[in-house]
Amino acid sequence: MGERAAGSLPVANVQVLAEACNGGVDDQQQVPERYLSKDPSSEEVVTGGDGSCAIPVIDLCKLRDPQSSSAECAKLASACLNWGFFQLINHGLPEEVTGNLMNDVVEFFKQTLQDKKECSQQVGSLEGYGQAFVVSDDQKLDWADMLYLQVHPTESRDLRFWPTRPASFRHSADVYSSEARQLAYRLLEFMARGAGAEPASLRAVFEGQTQGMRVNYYPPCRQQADRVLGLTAHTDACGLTLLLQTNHDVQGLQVKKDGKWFAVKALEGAFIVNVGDVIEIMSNGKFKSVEHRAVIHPTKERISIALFHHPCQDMVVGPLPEFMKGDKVRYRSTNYQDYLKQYFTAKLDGRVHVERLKLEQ
Ligand SMILES: O=C(O)CCC(=O)C(=O)O
Ligand SMILES: [Fe+2]
Repeated sequence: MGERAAGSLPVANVQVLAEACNGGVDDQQQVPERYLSKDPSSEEVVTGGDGSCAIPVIDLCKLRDPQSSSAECAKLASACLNWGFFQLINHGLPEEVTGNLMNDVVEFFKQTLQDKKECSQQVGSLEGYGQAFVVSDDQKLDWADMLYLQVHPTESRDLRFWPTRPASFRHSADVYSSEARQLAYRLLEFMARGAGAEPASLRAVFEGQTQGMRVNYYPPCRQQADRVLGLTAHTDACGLTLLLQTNHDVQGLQVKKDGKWFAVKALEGAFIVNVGDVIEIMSNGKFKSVEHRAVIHPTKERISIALFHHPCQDMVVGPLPEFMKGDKVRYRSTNYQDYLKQYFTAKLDGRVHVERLKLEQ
């Protein structure tokens, strides 16, 4: 897929760097300048001290129950328009399926660097263990290591990058990918319904297509944690993302709304779901792909697992007639491969590409 073309320059392993920077006072290394952002206080952060989790909560049982389905679909469509994000409860995925993968992911990162490096990225590929999107020596860096794998279709898997330790990892990732994919398809149906479109309209675009899994490992950072970013602000290039985090009590994800950052409090056992650029475009702006980022905790690590659902690689991505019904066309159509190239170029310049595809109204 297009993302394979985007290789990354090798940079320091952040887990190792964090150990040196978080060490004893005498031998402590300073956090390198490349990890420090310029002005952390320039943007307001809403932390929700009232116990709210910031983004709307959607209940899959209510979506499925004929009694409550219409109202919950409307709530879902409103969450996708106003926040681009929601947490999904009662999603029906067995705890064993998510728990097994989470445990295996934790075990993977506990290994020595040498062992983890068996899955290292290779030149010209995004898959594997390392950091993504580093293209110049003066670029600011994220305080995270990641493991990116293409998990579906099965024949597209490049097992060179799939951990063999812990021994259960591959099986756990396989089962999780398949169960979560079915869940994503169901959600796409409910989202379409909520927007007044034919339920199959969105699902048909994504069913059977590429699914990528990125595991983000954010070590703690004792020094200047407020100036270090785990993941720079971005929108997701794909259609729909399902996100899990291993330690729900460590806050990290922040979502932008009305110019402010909202800190998301992950509900235990819930999925965090977000709209990607492709669905913003296909829904003709009825759903929004919203900027988000991950911040770092001073003393606790955090791990998240993002599953990205892409459309068919050779399709033209543009508003679907189902979502227009008398509305003006609000987005330019682009071939998906060209779209991805433009997305990565814009991302490296700190721009949100989907904004540039909006047509003047
Ligand atoms: O770690 C998180 O909470 C965010 C991850 C994310 O946005 C991504 O992987 O695209
Ligand atoms: Fe993301």
